[in-house]
Amino acid sequence: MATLQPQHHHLLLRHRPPPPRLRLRLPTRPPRPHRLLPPARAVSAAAAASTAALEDFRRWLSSQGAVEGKAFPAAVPEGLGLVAARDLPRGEVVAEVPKKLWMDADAVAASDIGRACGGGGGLRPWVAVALLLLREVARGADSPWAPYLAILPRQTDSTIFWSEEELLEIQGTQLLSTTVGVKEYVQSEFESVEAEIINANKDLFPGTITSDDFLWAFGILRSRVFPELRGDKLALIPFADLVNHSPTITSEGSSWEIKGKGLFGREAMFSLRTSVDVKSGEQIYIQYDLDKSNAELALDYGFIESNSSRDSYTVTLEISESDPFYGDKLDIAELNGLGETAYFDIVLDEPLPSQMLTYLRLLCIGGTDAFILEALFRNSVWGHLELPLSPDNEESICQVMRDACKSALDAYQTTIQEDEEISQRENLPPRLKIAIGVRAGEKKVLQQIDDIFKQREEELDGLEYYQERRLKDLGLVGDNGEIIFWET
Ligand SMILES: C[S@@+](CC[C@H](N)C(=O)[O-])C[C@H]1O[C@@H](n2cnc3c(N)ncnc32)[C@H](O)[C@@H]1O
Repeated sequence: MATLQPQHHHLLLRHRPPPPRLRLRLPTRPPRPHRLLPPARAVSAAAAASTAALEDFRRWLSSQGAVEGKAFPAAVPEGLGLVAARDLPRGEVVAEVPKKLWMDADAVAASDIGRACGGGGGLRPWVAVALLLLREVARGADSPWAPYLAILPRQTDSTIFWSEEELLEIQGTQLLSTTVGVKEYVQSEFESVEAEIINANKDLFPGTITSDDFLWAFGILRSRVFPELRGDKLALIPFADLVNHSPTITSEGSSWEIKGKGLFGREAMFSLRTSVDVKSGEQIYIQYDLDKSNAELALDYGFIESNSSRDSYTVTLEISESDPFYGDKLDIAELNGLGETAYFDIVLDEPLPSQMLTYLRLLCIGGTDAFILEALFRNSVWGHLELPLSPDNEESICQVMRDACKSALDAYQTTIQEDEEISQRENLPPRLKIAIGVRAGEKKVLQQIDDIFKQREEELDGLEYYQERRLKDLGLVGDNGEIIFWET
């Protein structure tokens, strides 16, 4: 009937992909052998791109017409970032990057990869750009993007790069199942691409490309592509992609635009603006995405925020195929824009999503309430279910949700209180901080859901149900529940 599933692959994969500061590798973790990738930095300030590589990159930017006068790339606590070269007012353009520097579908089409696979159009856009990235890395100094590739991080703190030991810290979380799901998806894409493209074009990929290399490319795209540049528009924009995220920037508007395409033949230009005033020498930040939960931030970028509105839990509800009223329930759900399975993202300190109780009531209909599923009510049933149907039905939804919360909470290895104690310790590795933040956040939301339904259980006797509302509508019961006789 109703299940709280600790996973949400569906949501994740449907979602856009895009990483941290002082991303220090955990001291316990020996670096994996990596055959293809260059000795670029492993996302940590300590391993930030060498001064020489950064200088090279800056020279490359100027020689290629990227406007670098107002902001320059520099080592910052988040790895690399953009620093203001002078005082910049809000709205000022801080970086302009001509299209010829982008790694996008057009660059794929114009490359060896494009030639080898019919323009690259048959590939998923992210797979095509990932292959271009790997091919250009394989070309070493011959690649036109070599100075850019040399400053890319080897890893971020995204959970896709965590060791098994590190992943143990998020046991029981939705983030773990999502991470595993994403890695499986990337692995399966790798296997097809390896068979169909890499092995068939050994001249383009003379060295070995491993699934770790492919995962690296996926992680780079996921952490660096501007969220709106999805699908066919997916593009790595060197220089602009050095901008880091700040939780203090809360403006919704986009901090970038694409200018100039087709205007008097002028080449398209990616233009990044600062959304706040920045003083000379300070770092320029943007808001990556106000809608992402901490689990999504951890998966995409490898950092989280302390803000409670980022703590969320996705409840998955399902109409069971073994339900005797399966067909009717499914029909009603579909008529109202939902399906056999429905996902509800619950955010800490926020009310339950509006349709969740309605859907839950539908799932829990049985016994004498089943009359409401009859065809006669098909157009009005959803409206009826927006309010309590019967004491039995309302009690069932509370039980279902409380049982599900209990079993989800039992799957975590620590309690919220234990997490809070651990998080007070000094010098916690960044990945452990992420793990604690996400698992504590999920548990708080589950606790909140349980509290909501516990309170509801206590109020069952005082609620007004369908039959009572119906009698009132017919004028047979007064507002205080008294029976109205014809003779009075
Ligand atoms: C678009 S890139 C920005 C450039 C990146 N700092 C670098 O060194 O290449 C996104 C990555 O930067 C890091 N990052 C950005 N904002 C951060 C923040 N507020 N805290 C920690 N890391 C951040 C994360 O590693 C993230 O995956």
